[in-house]
Amino acid sequence: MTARRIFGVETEYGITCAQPPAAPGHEQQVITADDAARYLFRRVVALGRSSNVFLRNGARLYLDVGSHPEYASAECDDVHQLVVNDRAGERILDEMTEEANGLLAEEGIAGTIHLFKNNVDSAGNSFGCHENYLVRRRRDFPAMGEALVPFFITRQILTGAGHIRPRAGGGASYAFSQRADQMWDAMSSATTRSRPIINTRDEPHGDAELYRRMHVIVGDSSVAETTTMLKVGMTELLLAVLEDGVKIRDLVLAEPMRAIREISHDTTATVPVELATGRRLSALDIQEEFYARVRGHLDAEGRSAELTAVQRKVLELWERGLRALRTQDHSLVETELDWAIKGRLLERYRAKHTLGLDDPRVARLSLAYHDISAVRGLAPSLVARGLMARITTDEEIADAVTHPPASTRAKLRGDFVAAAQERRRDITVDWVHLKINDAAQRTVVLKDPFSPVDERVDALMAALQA
Ligand SMILES: Nc1ncnc2c1ncn2[C@@H]1O[C@H](COP(=O)(O)OP(=O)(O)OP(=O)(O)O)[C@@H](O)[C@H]1O
Ligand SMILES: [Mg+2]
Repeated sequence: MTARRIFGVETEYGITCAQPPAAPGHEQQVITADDAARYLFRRVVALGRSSNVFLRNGARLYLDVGSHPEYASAECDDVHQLVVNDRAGERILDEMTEEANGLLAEEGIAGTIHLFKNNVDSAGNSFGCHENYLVRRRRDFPAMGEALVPFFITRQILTGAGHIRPRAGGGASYAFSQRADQMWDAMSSATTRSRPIINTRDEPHGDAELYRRMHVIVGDSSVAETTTMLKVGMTELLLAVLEDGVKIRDLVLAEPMRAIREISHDTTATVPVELATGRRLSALDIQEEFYARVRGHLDAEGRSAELTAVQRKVLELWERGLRALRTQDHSLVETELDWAIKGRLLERYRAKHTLGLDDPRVARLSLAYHDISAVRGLAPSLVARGLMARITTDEEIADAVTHPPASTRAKLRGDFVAAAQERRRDITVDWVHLKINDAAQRTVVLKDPFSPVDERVDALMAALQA
C-alpha cells in the first residue's frame, strides 16, 4: 500500500447526430450537436430542473450551455474502483443516448445520436478528460512539478488514444495522442507555459489547509480499461514516490510545449527532445527513467511487496509498454493500450481493403472505436474477439451505476442523494456540501474526502427521512 489518495476523472464526451440524407422532396429537421445534447438531458432536466446533477453513485453529470456532456466520477481511493466508476459513467450516458434516440424516433425525426469518448470532433474542436488527484499541502508542489510536467508530456507514449493526423501536404500519419496538438494551441498564448498541463485548483474540494487538488488536463480519454488503469495508476505511484520526498529534477524539458507535439508525432518514441540541462533524451528514455526511479524507490523502501493487486498490474504494464516500444514489438501491448489496439485495428482494415490512412472509411472506423454505445461501438466486439483486455466485470459496473464507492466521501453523498430521491425531498449537493432545502436549510460541510462516515450526515439523513 502507498498512502491513501483520492482521485476522480472528468470525461467530456463528443456528441453528434448522424442523419440519413432526406428523401427527395422532403424537408428534414436537422439535429445539431446542441440539439442532440438537449435530447440527451431532457429527462435529467425534467426530474431535477437542472442539467447539473449529482447522482446516487456519487458522480456529477452535467451539460454546460452548448457544450459537451460531462461525467465527473465520484471520489475513488483505488485505481480498480476508479476504472469501474469511469465505465459506469459510460453506461449511464449510453442509456441516456438510447433514450434520446427513442425520443427522436417518437417525434419522427430520422437520426441516431452517438456519444464518443474521444478528444476532438470533426470540426477540430478539442474537449478534455481531466484527472484529479489529491496531494498533501505540506509538500512543495512547485518542486513536484519539475518531475510531473515531463512525466505527463511523455506518458502519452503509453496512454495516448492514438490519432490519425492529417498531413499538411496531403495524406495522414498516426500519432500517439489526440490531445497533444490541442494542448499546443491552448497553451502557446499562456504566459507560464507549463502551467495549464497541471494546476492546483482554487477549490481543493476538501480541507484547504491539508490538501490540494491537482488537476491534470493533458491526458487523452481512454477506451480500454487497462489504459485508464495505467494512466491513473502510474500517476498515483509517481505521486506516492514524490510525496516520500524523492526529487526528480534532472528531466525538466527545455521546451515542454514543443516536446509534447513532437513526442506525439514520433510513434517510434525514440527521437530525442532537449532537456533543460542540455541533454537530449527520447520520450522512451524519459519514461524508462521514471519507471526505474519509481520501481527503485518502492523496492529500496521494501514497499513493493505491500502494493495492491492493481498497483502491481500497473507496474507490470508500465514496464511491458516500455519494452514494447524499445523492441518495436507492439504485440506485447496490443490488447491493452489504446494506441496499439486501435492502430492494429486500423492496419488490418486498411490491408484488407487497400486503403490509405487518410481514407474516410478509416476515419469512420477510428471514430467507432470511441463510440460508447453497447451496440454501435466497437469495444464490446473487440473484447469478445480477444482484441481488447478488460479488468472489470459487467456486474461491478452495473453496481457502480447505482451505488457510490464505499470507502470515500462519495458514500455519504450517494446515500444522501438516493434517500432524497426515494423520499422526493428537495436537496442541494456538491462535492463538499449536503443540504436539505426546507425551512431549516440544514447543511453539512464534508471537508474530509477520505471519510465515508459522519455523524452529522446520520442526523441529516434522519431529518430527511422524518
Ligand atoms: N479532494 C479531492 N481531491 C481530488 N479529487 C477530488 C477531490 N474531491 C473531488 N474530486 C474529484 O474531482 C472531480 C471534480 O469534477 P468537476 O467536474 O466538478 O471539476 P471542476 O474542475 O471543479 O469543475 P469544472 O469541470 O466545472 O471546471 C471529480 O472527478 C471528483 O471525484
Ligand atoms: Mg469538470
